[in-house]
Amino acid sequence: MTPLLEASGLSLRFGAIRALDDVAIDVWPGEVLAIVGESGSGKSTLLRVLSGQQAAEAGTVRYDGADIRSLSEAALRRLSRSDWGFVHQNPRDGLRMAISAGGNIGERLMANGARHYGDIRAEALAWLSRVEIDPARIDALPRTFSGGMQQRLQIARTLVTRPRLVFMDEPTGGLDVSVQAKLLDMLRGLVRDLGLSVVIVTHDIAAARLLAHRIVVMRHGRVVEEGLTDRVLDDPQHPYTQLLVSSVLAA
Ligand SMILES: Nc1ncnc2c1ncn2[C@@H]1O[C@H](COP(=O)(O)OP(=O)(O)OP(=O)(O)O)[C@@H](O)[C@H]1O
Repeated sequence: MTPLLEASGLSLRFGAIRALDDVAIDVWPGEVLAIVGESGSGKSTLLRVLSGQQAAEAGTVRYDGADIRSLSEAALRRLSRSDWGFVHQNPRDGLRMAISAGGNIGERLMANGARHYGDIRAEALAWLSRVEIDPARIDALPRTFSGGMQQRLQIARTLVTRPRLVFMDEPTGGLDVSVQAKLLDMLRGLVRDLGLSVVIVTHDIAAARLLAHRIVVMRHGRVVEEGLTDRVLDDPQHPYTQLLVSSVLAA
């Protein structure tokens, strides 16, 4: 078996700031990899580079064996709407607020070639149920939804095309704690049922514990520790990881 996503030597500076400094990671089929670290450690930058939204100054990203820089812009766009999904922290960045909930889900299907209106609507209804949104709201606009519902709709829109690899940037950030717990539980079930590979950026250690098989700890643009989730969280080796874990335990 080979990694689905394989990155090495990634470096990127913004002026004097080293947002990424010789970062290497791999993601295996069906694996959930969490990237944790304090604010400004380079997590979101890494996610943008891995998903082809931003170019690194050095290093390579391979998806399914191909260097993503060798892909044309059109091929990368195609990949982004078929094999890949992206769940943003703010659902407004991943939804189209001016079209209905059903339209948000159907649009992704149509972008992948679906044409039959009845089938598209049936699939949208099924996905609304799956993310616990009342299917009767199919024609409602997302702005009439709560934050948690909007996030669940963004997840349905992302997963409806059965991507192989999903990038998630703080998907539970900005939600109430009780809403976060419910969403995490739902995400865990969907990831398992669909056999997704996921790269999730989070500063929430509990979310990483619940979802991830493996954890990468970043600090100042570098990976300071990585390993299986239980090993990293129960027996952290790097002083920075020890601090991260103990500050959560103390909180
Ligand atoms: N477009 C940009 N221009 C200038 N500096 C940037 C830009 N994007 C990121 N940075 C800087 O790069 C560093 C890493 O930022 P990044 O957003 O990747 O961190 P993060 O770990 O995701 O933080 P947070 O958890 O707060 O989102 C930070 O110092 C940030 O200020």
